[in-house]
Order: sequence, then structure tokens, then C-alpha cells
Amino acid sequence: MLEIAVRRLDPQLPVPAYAHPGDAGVDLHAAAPATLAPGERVLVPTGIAIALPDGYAAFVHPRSGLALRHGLSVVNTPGTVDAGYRGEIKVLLVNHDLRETVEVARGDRIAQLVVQRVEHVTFREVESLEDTSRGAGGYGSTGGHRSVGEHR
Ligand SMILES: O=c1ccn([C@H]2C[C@H](O)[C@@H](COP(=O)(O)OP(=O)(O)OP(=O)(O)O)O2)c(=O)[nH]1
Ligand SMILES: [Mg+2]
Repeated sequence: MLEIAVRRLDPQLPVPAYAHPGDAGVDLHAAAPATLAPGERVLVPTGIAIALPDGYAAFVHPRSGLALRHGLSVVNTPGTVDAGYRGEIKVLLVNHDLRETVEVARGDRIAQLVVQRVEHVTFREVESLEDTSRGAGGYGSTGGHRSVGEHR
């Protein structure tokens, strides 16, 4: 298993660890409290900095339980942590609830970090691209089974 160096900027918070063996993400904790009124966004520090090797990136994803219970999500989901980034990982939380203010306490698990391999490619400019069955169709071009809002 790949080992990733981590600095704890807040020694009160744990070293990131998978809660279950097959989990994709490790939970990130809030290193500072935050109050989010309905619709508000706040950049929350996590108290950790990591050194990813080249060819990897880490992605900051929302936690589904917080989304379900509080409408809490990540504005730029998934947030991208570059391999060369050595600063503190931060989470741009947003309160999507229309009525309730969300209180985040220091130490709360606010998001999850998924580490993935990423390809690096070179882009070669061409005049035309090879054809495919999809072609340029997108944004709902595929028919078949009913889609949301299509009542037949
Ligand atoms: O949810 C996030 C997203 C990003 N970052 C940090 C790590 C990442 O490597 C850096 C830059 O992120 P990004 O490239 O998404 O932001 P940008 O607006 O393009 O800033 P920059 O010009 O610094 O690349 O900010 C976080 O800590 N949390
Ligand atoms: Mg960038």
C-alpha cells in the first residue's frame, strides 16, 4: 500500500485513516469551528498537509450523511489537491439547506479525501477527431428509458 507523508498542523486531530478496509476515502476533520447560514459557504481548515507523489491527486468529496441530514456539501466537489501542494488541505463547505443553520465544531468529520492515480498526457493539436457512435451528442441526446421530468 502506498504510504503518504502527512503533517498534522493540529496535533489534537488524528492522522487520516480508513474507517473500514474497503473505504475509498478517509474522513477530514474540521480544525476550526464554522457556522453556515442557509446558502452560506465557508472555507474550513482540516489541520493536515500531505505530500502526494507525482502521478497522484487527492479529491475532497462531501460526506453523504451530512448531505442527507443537513444539506451540507462541498462547493467545488470534488476539490482537487495537486501532488505538488504542500499547504493545509481546506474544505469549502456549503449549506444547501433552505432553513437551518449548520454548526460545525472543531474535530467534526466534514468531508472525505480520496487519493487516486491521475494520468499525465500531452495534447497534440489535430484538424479533425476520429468518429464514434456518440459523435458530438451529449446533454441528454440519448433516448431510451425515461429521464427525470419526462412523464409519458
Ligand atoms: O478542496 C480543495 C481544493 C484545493 N485545495 C488546495 C490544493 C490544491 O492543490 C490547491 C489549488 O486548487 P485548485 O487548482 O482547485 O484551485 P485554483 O483556483 O485553480 O488555484 P491555483 O491557481 O492555486 O491552482 O488548493 C484544497 O486544499 N482543497
Ligand atoms: Mg488550479
